[in-house]
Amino acid sequence: MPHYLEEQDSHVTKIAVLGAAGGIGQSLSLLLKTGLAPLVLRSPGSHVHMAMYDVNRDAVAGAATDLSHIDTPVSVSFHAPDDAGLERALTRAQIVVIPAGVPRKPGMTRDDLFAVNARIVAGLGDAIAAHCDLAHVAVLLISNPVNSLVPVLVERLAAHGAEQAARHVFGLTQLDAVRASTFLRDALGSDSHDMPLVPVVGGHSGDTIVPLLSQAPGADALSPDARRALVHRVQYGGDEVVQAKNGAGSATLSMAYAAARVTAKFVELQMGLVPELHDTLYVQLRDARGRLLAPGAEQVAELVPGVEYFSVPVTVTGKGVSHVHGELLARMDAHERAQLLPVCVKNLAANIRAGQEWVAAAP
Ligand SMILES: NC(=O)C1=CN([C@@H]2O[C@H](COP(=O)(O)OP(=O)(O)OC[C@H]3O[C@@H](n4cnc5c(N)ncnc54)[C@H](O)[C@@H]3O)[C@@H](O)[C@H]2O)C=CC1
Ligand SMILES: O=C([O-])CC(=O)C(=O)O
Repeated sequence: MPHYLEEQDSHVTKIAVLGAAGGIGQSLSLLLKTGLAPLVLRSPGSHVHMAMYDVNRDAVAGAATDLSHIDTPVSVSFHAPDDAGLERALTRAQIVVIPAGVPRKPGMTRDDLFAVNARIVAGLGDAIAAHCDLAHVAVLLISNPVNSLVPVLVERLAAHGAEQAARHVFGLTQLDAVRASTFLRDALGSDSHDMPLVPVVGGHSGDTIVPLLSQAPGADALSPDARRALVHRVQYGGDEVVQAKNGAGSATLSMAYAAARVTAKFVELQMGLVPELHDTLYVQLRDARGRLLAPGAEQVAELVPGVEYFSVPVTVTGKGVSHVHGELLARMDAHERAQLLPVCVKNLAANIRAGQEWVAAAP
């Protein structure tokens, strides 16, 4: 396998996976190597390339070489810090997925990861600013705590003069919706798999996660106690995996599944197979100067006062977020509006502030 593949061709869609040798990174890379093949086959002349970068050279070389033996039309290269690897991974990448950073152990919260992972993500942000086209790239952040690290990344890129960074940086919260859908099916004793994902908004930790069961088909059959238990299980689903792994990390396979679903939508968009994509993503609604991200952001910002970033349904085009959709929030029931949302807003605001203060104080 070539150590580095030159992708000069404008038909190449290039994805950089940063932290590609980790638990999420390896599984995600496998899902992309296999799952993106149908998109390439649908578009004669197109090509998808996946650049795998990690600070652990042997692990990333091994994983990429291993994947390169799979006979799908998605090419793979590996990169490590020696030999300008980060620059090579990022140059001409249109989609950057970041699962780099440390995971939790039992007894830790996601916030306990902040100090270490903020440094990692800020460093990667500097490299993205240096090597990517910030007017067109999509950056999908997985590393925890997502609530604080998306502000770190957006504001670090903005400090590099990338005024439009907020329209191109997305925190991945899909695992919460995947869990909510699985756990709702469990609670209903249903074996139907054609239900849409349960909508989940807010942030990605504990009670900043707001499952909107009021808008989940079937959930009205649950008793109030069963609904409360379901909401709690979604909010603390990550802990189930951390405890089961007992020191060996947190969710990797389910997260890779969720991230692969989202990344595939961005690939479809980049390949021109769709004019826009729709998903629920953690984005900046309004910046410190009061500027709104996109049409629709004002309606959401008014419902969550004091919170600059929120996970909410958005429309994304090649130029980044083009619309923010507040319809789900406007339809919340009384419990969601009066109980779940205020707690989310209070804690999310503190998480966001932590990220912003870190960037302001960082060298
Ligand atoms: N958004 C979400 O829903 C979820 C987020 N996560 C988070 O994802 C992150 C990664 O989790 P795992 O893959 O389980 O961890 P892991 O420890 O298995 O993998 C992390 C990888 O990042 C690499 N890395 C560290 N610093 C780096 C740098 N500066 N540049 C490039 N690579 C670097 C490490 O060498 C390692 O290979 C954690 O912070 C975890 O909390 C985990 C599950 C769900
Ligand atoms: O719980 C963790 O630390 C990892 C995570 O974000 C999740 O599984 O939702």
